[in-house]
Amino acid sequence: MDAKNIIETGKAVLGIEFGSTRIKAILVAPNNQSIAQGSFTWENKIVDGLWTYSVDDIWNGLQECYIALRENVKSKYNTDIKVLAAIGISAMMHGYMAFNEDQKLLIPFRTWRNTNTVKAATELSSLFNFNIPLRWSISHLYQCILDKERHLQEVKFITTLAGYVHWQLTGEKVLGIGDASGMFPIDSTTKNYDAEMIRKFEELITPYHFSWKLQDILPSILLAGKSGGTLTKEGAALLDSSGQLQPGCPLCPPEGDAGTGMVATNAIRPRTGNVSAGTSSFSMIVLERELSKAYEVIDMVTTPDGAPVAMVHCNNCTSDLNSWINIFKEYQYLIGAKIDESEIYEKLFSHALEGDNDCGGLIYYNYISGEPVTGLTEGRPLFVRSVNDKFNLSNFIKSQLYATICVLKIGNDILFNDEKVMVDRITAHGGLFKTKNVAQRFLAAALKTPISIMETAGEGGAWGIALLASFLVNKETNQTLDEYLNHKVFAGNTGIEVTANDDEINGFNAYTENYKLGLSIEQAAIKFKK
Ligand SMILES: Nc1ncnc2c1ncn2[C@@H]1O[C@H](COP(=O)(O)OP(=O)(O)O)[C@@H](O)[C@H]1O
Ligand SMILES: O=C(CO)[C@@H](O)[C@@H](O)COP(=O)(O)O
Repeated sequence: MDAKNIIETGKAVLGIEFGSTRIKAILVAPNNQSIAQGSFTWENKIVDGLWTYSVDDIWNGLQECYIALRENVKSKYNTDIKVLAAIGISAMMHGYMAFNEDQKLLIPFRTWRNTNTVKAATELSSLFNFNIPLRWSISHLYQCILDKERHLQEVKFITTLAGYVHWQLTGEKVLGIGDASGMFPIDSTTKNYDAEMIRKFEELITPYHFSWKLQDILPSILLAGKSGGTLTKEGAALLDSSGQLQPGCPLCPPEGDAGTGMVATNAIRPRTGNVSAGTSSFSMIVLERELSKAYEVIDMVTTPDGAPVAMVHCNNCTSDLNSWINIFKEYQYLIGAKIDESEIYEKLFSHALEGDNDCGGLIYYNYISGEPVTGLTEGRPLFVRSVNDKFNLSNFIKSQLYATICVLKIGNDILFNDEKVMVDRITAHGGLFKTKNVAQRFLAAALKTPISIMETAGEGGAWGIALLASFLVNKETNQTLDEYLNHKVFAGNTGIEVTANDDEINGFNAYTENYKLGLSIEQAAIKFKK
């Protein structure tokens, strides 16, 4: 059956991902190949010192992204989307969205990027004897409690961005297990919130006499393959402002971009791993055994089918790089040159390959916000060089690109060197890899591991949630997610692999040593530059 027929007979599956910079939609055929795409660029804002997106931005972004998808369908197949086989919603994880009983958002959405939660995260990590990162929802909730925020008495429900959008589309207050594992720790045996940690938290907040219990305000957890409800009439209108889309199609459990990244790279089995690099960067290795202890820089999450995963997460990846791309764009405008943004990325990235393996001594800190792995609660973008360093364009861009993955390397060195975690395959995805063979090569040098990239790398998260929605409706009886991915999606395709040579590995190591030493300069910038 051709793509037009698939769309017109309602067999296409839709995946939508709210990335921090790009909202992406992918339509896939029953064979899981992408048949149409759409995207919309949006930006987080700082309001009263906290990173947020408004509720209007969320719904406007969703509708614009869906319009872009419909336009793509129209131009490729001269048809429209009326019925879908299934839908999946994914988004940036963690953060804090708290609602009252009238479904009103009580305070602006606090995203994963906020680092105002140090006190809460530190106290909870010690109470649970489990690393609770600053960006997890429970850190945000507890920080609100410590800060005596007034909205707390009214809280009826807290969820993530994916959980919120899914709820409004279906009426169901549910979350996939991967996304839930970024709200509160999960017990991999019961595949539910960790009961003992819930008990400890309830005890901790008893003196505040809230009208709610934590268990009652968290979303219920669903594993991949379970139904997350169906698209309501109101939900269809929220998604498709043209009114063409019919209600009634099933939705898979909403998932976080960690889970969808694992699915899109076929990395849900122990000893597989993946790296996502877009606005933020994070690596996820599926573990064979628990780590020997809790580490402040390693977050424990789960695959969409509940297996334990060690994650290193970095708040800053491409945001500051984009500011430099804009400078080059402005320059092109000034000299009257043609402006094609993707060409600017491609030209500059490719030129970076000409640079020295240690970037000629240049160092770049791309911190537009705090960076927990290097111990910073604020950031100042900072370029550092000495007179004798080799300052040229290729080294400058290379230092920018190394900066997008250097913190990831620092965290992963613990996992590979101290914990001796073994991994057979690491696959990368995210916008940074849209230019082929550059960031991929640098990442291979940083992690001292071959890195594979699939054709879908640029839209990984949206494709991942489309696959989870497809798994819901297209799996065979009793087929596991792992079997589905291996037989019905990847069928042996592991992408294109790149391995770094010793010079590249040594060069990245040298850059990292300079970078670590220079962190005091970044600390001084934070202190003296307001
Ligand atoms: N042609 C390109 N080559 C390399 N990087 C690119 C290119 N186009 C966009 N990017 C980078 O990809 C980023 C977006 O990545 P993405 O994974 O979609 O982010 P998110 O999911 O956080 O919104 C952009 O901010 C930009 O830095
Ligand atoms: O925090 C996590 C994963 O733990 C992400 O959701 C968050 O960094 C946002 O990711 P993106 O940069 O939008 O891909």
